Amino acid sequence: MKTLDLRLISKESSYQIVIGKGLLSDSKTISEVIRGQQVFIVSNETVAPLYLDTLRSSLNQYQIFEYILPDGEVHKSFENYSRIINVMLDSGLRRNSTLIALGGGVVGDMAGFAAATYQRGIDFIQVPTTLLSQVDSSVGGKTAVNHPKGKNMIGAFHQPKRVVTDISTLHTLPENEFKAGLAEIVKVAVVCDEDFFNWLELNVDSILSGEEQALIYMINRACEIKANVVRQDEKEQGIRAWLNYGHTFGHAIENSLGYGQLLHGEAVSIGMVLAAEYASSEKLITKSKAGKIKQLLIKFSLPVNMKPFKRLLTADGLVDAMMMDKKNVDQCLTLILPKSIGEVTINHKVEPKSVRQFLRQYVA
Ligand SMILES: NC(=O)c1ccc[n+]([C@@H]2O[C@H](COP(=O)([O-])OP(=O)(O)OC[C@H]3O[C@@H](n4cnc5c(N)ncnc54)[C@H](O)[C@@H]3O)[C@@H](O)[C@H]2O)c1
Ligand SMILES: O=C(O)C(=O)C[C@@H](O)[C@H](O)[C@H](O)COP(=O)(O)O
Ligand SMILES: [Zn+2]
Repeated sequence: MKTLDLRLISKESSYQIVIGKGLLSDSKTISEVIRGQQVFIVSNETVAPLYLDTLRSSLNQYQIFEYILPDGEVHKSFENYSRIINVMLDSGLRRNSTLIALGGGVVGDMAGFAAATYQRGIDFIQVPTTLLSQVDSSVGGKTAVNHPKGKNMIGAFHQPKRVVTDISTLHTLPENEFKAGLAEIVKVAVVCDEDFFNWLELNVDSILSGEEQALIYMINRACEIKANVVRQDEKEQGIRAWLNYGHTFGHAIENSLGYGQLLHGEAVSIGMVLAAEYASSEKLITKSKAGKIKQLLIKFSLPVNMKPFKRLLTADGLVDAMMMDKKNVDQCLTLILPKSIGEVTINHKVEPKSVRQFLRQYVA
């Protein structure tokens, strides 16, 4: 078992990320941070049949309430958020109740937002069950639901009381979902840690074959890197935007295709390649380094271009969607652009017309 401390400015908001095998049945790790008697578990129709009984058995000293969401990005909506709140009210949850999010990033983001807003905020614990949620979405306190006009448009920063990552849950995760999680791992390596990038390149086979030691090292290192960025900039006033590398293009692709048509990690993979190619066209990064990023994503069998969706996307449509991005300032686009492997820059002054022109080499 490994434990990381995410130390934020406010000691009260700081928390531990606990990573290990069989933690769903480790009553102590979870209950240590539960204050009251009532626990509200939010999961979805795929994850609940696999893991809810185990989690429930570990918490038999509490009064348990549950809500099971339909599965899929398309359900990460204000309507479902509202349904969660209704059930919380009907269950009579108090301010000292604890919400537990059991599932991937969709459950974590949506349940986290319910916890952030129910009676102005109650405690919550992240129990992530996808690789993506274990290395990214469960850490850092970004919670949100999507709006038809843009990803994560309605949300709040609300840190969990603990992240409990049981890597045994990865055994049931479909392969394409596992690979989508690898995209966010490549992201943190490109953003902050060239050595980790090199390690990923050298360990592609052990990672893809699910070798336990490789997985534990990889999940732990990705969380460490993310925690280190969040510690310095909890609410994305500055360097936290690095973690958005690939997301300006990626979120626009997800939104333009319709939520759930492409997995988040897959869209981010394409987005990272586009941002690297844009950076290379602006002479910020060498072609060969931008190529290395793309090659690693290809080794993880992630999509790296928009060819399969060529007829569904246009440069105008994508730029319109990018103009909705939360990082933008005034009438310009903000892009996170790699300068090297392990170093990115935040450019707040990207002209939409230059991105439109850049995109026209790929889509109409
Ligand atoms: N808050 C953040 O910082 C942050 C970071 C990255 C991504 N996100 C958000 O996270 C979401 C993507 O998360 P995701 O990739 O985990 O997708 P997801 O939550 O949709 O889960 C992927 C699929 O795997 C299934 N599943 C989950 N755990 C499983 C298991 N152990 N075994 C079998 N099936 C399992 C789910 O039911 C779903 O079908 C997006 O909405 C994205 O915007 C948020
Ligand atoms: O934690 C962060 O900060 C991130 O940007 C992580 C991203 O991987 C994640 O997809 C996040 O939800 C995107 O945030 P948004 O602010 O662009 O909606
Ligand atoms: Zn992401």
